[in-house]
Amino acid sequence: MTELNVWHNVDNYFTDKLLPDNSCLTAALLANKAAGIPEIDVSPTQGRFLYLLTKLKGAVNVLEIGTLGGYSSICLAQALSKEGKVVTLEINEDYASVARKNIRHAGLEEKIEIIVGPALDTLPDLKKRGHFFDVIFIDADKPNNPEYLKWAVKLANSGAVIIADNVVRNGAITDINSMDERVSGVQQFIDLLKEEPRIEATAIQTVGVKGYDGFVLAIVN
Ligand SMILES: C[S@@+](CC[C@H](N)C(=O)[O-])C[C@H]1O[C@@H](n2cnc3c(N)ncnc32)[C@H](O)[C@@H]1O
Repeated sequence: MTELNVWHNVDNYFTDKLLPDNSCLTAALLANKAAGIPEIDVSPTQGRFLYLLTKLKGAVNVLEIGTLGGYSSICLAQALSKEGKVVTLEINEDYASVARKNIRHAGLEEKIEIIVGPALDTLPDLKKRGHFFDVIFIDADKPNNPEYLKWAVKLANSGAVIIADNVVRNGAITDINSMDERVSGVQQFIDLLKEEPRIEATAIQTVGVKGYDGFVLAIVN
């Protein structure tokens, strides 16, 4: 068996054993595929990790940067208590429109607000509206990760959790000569995490149905 097959099989094993049937998420993936949306959402086990982390945190307000078809937005929102809300930012109106339908189908339209536009334009409005967040999931265009981190710190409640996906880039993260802006964006993001005095962080490498990658987990003190 190749490495990739092993990662797939083990991920599928844990999905089958540990994750409850979630018809809203299954329907969202089918709707995304039918709409031709790229299959770059988090995996089921990663979505469950986001759900558990949000629940562990007892989060009330969640910010997501990068909605796609709303798969991870639904995972985050399903972890919230009655008064909890997710604000999710998406640049692509077509993706946002599919996400809206998926969210409505999941019965979560009261809990998830999608804001359409480049996140660097919409983040300042959140500050103006006096929004602060307990969990912030950064999962959009990687070159902007350093700016997203600066906004995350500004918009974080004390003790907020930040999760940033795709920080390993199939191992390219250690290539200091990389010409790939997504890699250099994540490298600058990692440097900023280290410099920011309010932040304590780690990074965890992952394998699974999405291949070899990893995420940053941080808290803002
Ligand atoms: C990896 S996908 C998000 C996946 C989603 N979090 C999930 O797991 O279901 C990244 C998304 O970020 C969006 N995006 C890219 N650049 C953006 C920007 N500047 N502002 C807001 N969203 C952006 C893309 O259109 C895409 O939908």
